[in-house]
Amino acid sequence: MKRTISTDDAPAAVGAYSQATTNGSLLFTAGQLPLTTDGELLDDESVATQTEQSLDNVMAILAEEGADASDLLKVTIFLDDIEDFDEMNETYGTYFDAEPPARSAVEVGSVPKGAALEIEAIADVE
Ligand SMILES: C=C(N)C(=O)O
Repeated sequence: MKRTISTDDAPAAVGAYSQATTNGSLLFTAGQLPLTTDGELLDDESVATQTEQSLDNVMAILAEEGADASDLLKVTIFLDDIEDFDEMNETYGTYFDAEPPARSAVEVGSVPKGAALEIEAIADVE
């Protein structure tokens, strides 16, 4: 049965969506913008900082279900500009040791609220 996940440790949704949903062992996060828990968008910060904030939001949602980075199955990164790939990739790599999740990283033209990127993930939380 579907359940929605909600935590104060990740930013509130900026639209009609849940921070995450789960059904059995699979958890699906919404795309995480580089928003702080106070709702501040870090769009003027570096791509590295925006990557950290979006990933920290993903991790906070996982933590709500007692999960962590090792439980991630797939991550999708939507970039405003593919030229930001290397900077994002370097920061992203610091979050994972061995056996990182599958990942796709694509340029999408633009990301909501003028952010440099948005990150969504699927995890096994059983
Ligand atoms: C930011 C989003 N995840 C959205 O608008 O769907």
